[in-house]
Amino acid sequence: FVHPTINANRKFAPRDSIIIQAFDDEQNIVIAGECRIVSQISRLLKDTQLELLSDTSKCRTQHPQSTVEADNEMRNIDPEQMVHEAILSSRLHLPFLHRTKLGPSKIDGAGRGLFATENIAKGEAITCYPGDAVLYELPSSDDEEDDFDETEDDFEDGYDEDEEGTETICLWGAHVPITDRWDEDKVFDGTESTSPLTAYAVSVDDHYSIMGHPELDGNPAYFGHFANDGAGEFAFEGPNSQNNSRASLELGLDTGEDEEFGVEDNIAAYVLKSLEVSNAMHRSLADGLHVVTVATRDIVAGEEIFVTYGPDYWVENSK
Ligand SMILES: C[S@@+](CC[C@H](N)C(=O)[O-])C[C@H]1O[C@@H](n2cnc3c(N)ncnc32)[C@H](O)[C@@H]1O
Repeated sequence: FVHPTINANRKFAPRDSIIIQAFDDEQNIVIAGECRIVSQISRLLKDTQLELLSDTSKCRTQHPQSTVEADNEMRNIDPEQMVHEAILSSRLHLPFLHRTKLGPSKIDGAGRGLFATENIAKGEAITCYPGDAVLYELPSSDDEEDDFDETEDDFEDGYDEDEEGTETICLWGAHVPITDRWDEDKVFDGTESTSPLTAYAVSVDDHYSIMGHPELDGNPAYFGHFANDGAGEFAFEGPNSQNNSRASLELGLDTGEDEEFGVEDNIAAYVLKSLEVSNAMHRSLADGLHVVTVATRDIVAGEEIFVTYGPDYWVENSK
């Protein structure tokens, strides 16, 4: 079992860095290029990339757009980035990827969950994570300066680029019907009865996150956004709750008097618990053109698929 590393310079390390560090040693085993389906999807992505690079008008038709016209007008991106965004936000035709179904989750209160309909071996692709909408962080004019200024002290002082006003926009995949596209308020804040779309986001790299639309639920090749996190009890307790402290002790983690240290232990307890019950992870493919959900252990038909969202997700989305 791989122990997760918590970045000591930040209260909460970025969501994916924890997952990736936790799986660092296993990652090669998980993918290893052995999965026929993963290789097939990677080839398809590369072919589509070449096709769109040579067909500008097709690329323009498939390129995702913000519902805020001003966001589209102000963007000035090169053809390669345009192709990248077009593929990231597309649902490919993958009729061979039909290994899961949706149903009520085994976790109380978690809503729908994702279930295997056949045995899936460790390292195999389960489904893809759809980029029905793409979150893109607009580069700020002083990005370069920030790169030089960013020191460990900045983190300790609570420096955070988001708090400095970095703007994130939402681009909708061309395949999403206009009537299904949510406005910015609903995407980022949700409504009284609906979670924000950002609750369905996974980050792909430093610039992009993709979001699956919960109402686009008819294609088993793109069910990744329905995988729940198996550590519900810990997730909703808050990082330094009694339950988490107990878990830290059970796991033999050091719970210090110092509150911040204790919180980090409890986050580690959540990550350990979540990894222990998880049987899959989301992974980006082909230089970040797509995200695929891959089995991290052998899965038997009927099992619910669980991934680890990471502590940042639960801190941001706790009720
Ligand atoms: C990416 S969606 C997963 C699909 C979702 N269950 C649905 O019905 O659409 C993430 C949301 O699922 C729910 N969820 C996932 N794991 C959970 C857990 N362990 N306990 C409670 N709710 C969970 C939360 O509402 C979370 O914001």
